[in-house]
Amino acid sequence: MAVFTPVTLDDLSQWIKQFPLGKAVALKGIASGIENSNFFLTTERGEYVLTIFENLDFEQLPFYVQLMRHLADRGIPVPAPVANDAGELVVALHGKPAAIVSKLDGSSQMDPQPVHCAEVGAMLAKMHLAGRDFPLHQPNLRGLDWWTETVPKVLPYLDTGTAALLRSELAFQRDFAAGTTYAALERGPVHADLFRNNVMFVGERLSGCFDFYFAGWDTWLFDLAVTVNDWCIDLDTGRLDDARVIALTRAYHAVRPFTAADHAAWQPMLRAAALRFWLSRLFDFHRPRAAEMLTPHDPTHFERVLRERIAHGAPDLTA
Ligand SMILES: Nc1ncnc2c1ncn2[C@@H]1O[C@H](COP(=O)(O)OP(=O)(O)OP(=O)(O)O)[C@@H](O)[C@H]1O
Ligand SMILES: N[C@@H](CCO)C(=O)O
Repeated sequence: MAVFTPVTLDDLSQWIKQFPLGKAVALKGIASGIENSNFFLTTERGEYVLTIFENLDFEQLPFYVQLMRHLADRGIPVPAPVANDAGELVVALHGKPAAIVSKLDGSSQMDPQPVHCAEVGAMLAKMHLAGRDFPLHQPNLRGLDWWTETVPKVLPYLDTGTAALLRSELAFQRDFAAGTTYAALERGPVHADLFRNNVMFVGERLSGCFDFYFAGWDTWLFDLAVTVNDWCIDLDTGRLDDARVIALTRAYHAVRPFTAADHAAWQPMLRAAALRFWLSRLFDFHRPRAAEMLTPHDPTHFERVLRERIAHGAPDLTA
C-alpha cells in the first residue's frame, strides 16, 4: 500500500479524543495495498486500523462503512468501524475522510489450498445473503460504466495487439451485460476486491476479511469470479486450479445455491472479473499517483488471466 498522507502520533493527540479509544500510543504506516493510506493504531483501549481515504469522498464513504457495520452486526467476520462521540463513522483528518476500524487477528494466506478456498467460498455466500437487507445503494464504482470511460484513457499506452484485446473484451462485456442471462443474475452488496491479501486466517480458519472500499451493488456472481481469479489460479500462468475452484464454488453453493443464470453466466463473468483488474492496474501503472510508499501491481498478470479465461473455460459451477 501507499502512505499518500503521512500522519504522526502528535497529529492524533487531539483528533483521537472524539473516539472512545483513550490516548493514541503507537502508529505505524502499512506498506501493503495501493488505494488508501493505512496505519496500525494502538490506543489505550486496543489495536485498530486507521485509514485515510485517498480517492473516496464523504458522500461515497457511508455506504462502505455502514455496510461493514451491517455485516459485522450479522456475524460476518469484518472489521467493526468505531463511531466518534457524534455517532459518525467517517471523520476528516488532514482534510481527507478517515475511519478507524477494529484490527482483525491472523494473517493473509497467500498460498491457499482447497481448505482455505472452501472457507472463503462459504464466507462470501454468507456475506451476500447478509447484505440482502442492507438499505443503502451505491453502484460498483469500478463496474462496466467505469470500464467504458477508462479504456480510452489507457489505449494510447498499449501496443496494437494489446489495445485490440482490450477493445474487443470491453465490447464483449457490454454485449453480455445487455443480455437476458445477465439481467437474471441475483444482485446485492458485493465486496468486489476479495483478493488473498484482503482475507485473514488463523491456521486453516478464516478469521476475517476487510478492505470494503471497492464494494458496491453488483451481481453476486461477479464477486465470486473476482475471488476465484485470485484464490484459485497458478500465479505464473493465470490458469485455474480445478481443485481449488471446485472447493471454493461448492462451499459457496452449499450456502447460496447457484441459479440457472449463474451457470450460464459463469464463463463470461470470469472474463469480466479479469478485465476489471487488468484495466485498473493499467490505469494505475500508466497514470500513477504520488505516494510515499507505493508498490503498483503488475497489469500483465491480469492480461494473462483474461487471455487464459478466453482460451480455456473454467470447471462448471458445482462440477
Ligand atoms: N482491519 C484490519 N485488520 C488487520 N489488518 C488490516 C486491516 N485493514 C487493513 N489491514 C492491513 O493493511 C493492509 C492494507 O489494507 P487495504 O488492503 O485495505 O489497503 P488498500 O490500500 O485498500 O489496498 P488494496 O486495495 O490494494 O488491497 C492489508 O494488507 C492488511 O495487512
Ligand atoms: N486487489 C487489486 C488492488 C486493489 O484494487 C489488485 O490486485 O489489482
